Amino acid sequence: MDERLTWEPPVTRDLTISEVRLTPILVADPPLLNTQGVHQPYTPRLIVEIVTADGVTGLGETYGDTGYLDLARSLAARLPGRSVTDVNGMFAIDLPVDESQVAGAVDAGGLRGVQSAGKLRLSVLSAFEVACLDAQGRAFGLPVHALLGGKVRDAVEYSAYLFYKWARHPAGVPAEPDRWGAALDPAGIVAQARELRRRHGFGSFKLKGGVFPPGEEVAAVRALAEAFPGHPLRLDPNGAWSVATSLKVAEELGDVLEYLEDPTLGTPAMAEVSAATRVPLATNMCVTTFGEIAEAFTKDAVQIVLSDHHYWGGLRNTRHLAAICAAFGVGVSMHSNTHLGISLAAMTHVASTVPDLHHACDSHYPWQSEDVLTERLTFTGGSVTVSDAPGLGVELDRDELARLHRRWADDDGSLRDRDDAAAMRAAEPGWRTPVMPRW
Ligand SMILES: O=C([O-])C(=O)C[C@H](O)[C@@H](O)C(=O)[O-]
Ligand SMILES: [Mg+2]
Repeated sequence: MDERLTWEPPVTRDLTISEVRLTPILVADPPLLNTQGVHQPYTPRLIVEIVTADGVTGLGETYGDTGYLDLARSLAARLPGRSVTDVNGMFAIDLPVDESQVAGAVDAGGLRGVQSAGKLRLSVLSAFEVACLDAQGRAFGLPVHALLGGKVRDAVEYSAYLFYKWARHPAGVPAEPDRWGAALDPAGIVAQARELRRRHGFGSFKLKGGVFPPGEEVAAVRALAEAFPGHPLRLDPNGAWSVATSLKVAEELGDVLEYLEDPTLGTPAMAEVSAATRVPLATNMCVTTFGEIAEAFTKDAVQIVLSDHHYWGGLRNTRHLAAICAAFGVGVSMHSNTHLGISLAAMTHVASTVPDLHHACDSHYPWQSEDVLTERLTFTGGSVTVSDAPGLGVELDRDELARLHRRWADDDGSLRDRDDAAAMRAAEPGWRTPVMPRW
């Protein structure tokens, strides 16, 4: 048959951005403990929708604290008229950061390394990048992983993220009911691990430490090793220990740890620990920007970088990071903070494209009882199946989005910026952000 007779012109789409919708929300969070304090009963997130001229909507999600929201608003105002395919151009937009949002500060929770204007900017841009990729994928009928070069695995493995926690938020603090119960000792942590494994099938376990004196946390990891022999275990005190304490813990747990995560603060101290132990060190605190890589890698301060696509600047930058790590023989995996399904979908797409991903990724998702999706993502055998549907493969539940936004709008401002130390003061009025190293 004559090809000219059967050829049809490709469908052309108008991918010009016609509208950007930003919806700050507050999502329920259980009373999870960390070295800074405790999670607030509700935590801020920002949902980004980018709409094209022919009606395709792409979704993104990032931190929702005021500094992020203000910057997102000024970026959103500059986007109409540009194309969702012009992601590089979007990253080149001059987006001045109000220095007072970052001056001398660590991030909102004090858990994600140094804060800088550049990192704040990338944390905002990342949600817009994901939304642009989602819109492109929907428009072209391609999954986001295909836009990133294609998946190299069909499912992405996640680890169980264990937390010391109270049974409920402090008396008098409005909160959603908690269905997990307390976990304040080794038996409680093992019970929590069993429950997370029963519900989601996780095969590796990470304990958020820095809450109790190190001996108690060592005992909890030992109890996990007995309960789950041969399963990968990690401990992450968010930099709460001195070099000496880090080395003591490394020695005590060296036979059972897959890695120790940010035992101490800063690249020089991490390098000291690294030089004196065979336990691999992972970080989402001392290497959180491209500028921090050279010192850490040349000093062999870390053996695994836990990328967080939000603050590394999106899915493409996560792939750049993975390539740099591969070149230096450094492992890569993923960090997680309180997040919803849009971000879990984004993490899963990018993780599916990274060849050298040798550790299960972190995810807080099982702790989030609320989501803005019509259908929650699920873990099977601890893994999330990589979607081949167009875009991210998730749909927005507008009623739920509106409900969580109303909660944000009704808040008097006290919950709009995450502050784990302030949340702790509801239980312990004298609580101050601990001076590091704590032990
Ligand atoms: O270092 C980490 O893995 C984190 O910072 C993850 C979270 O921020 C976690 O520690 C938390 O939310 O309490
Ligand atoms: Mg960490």
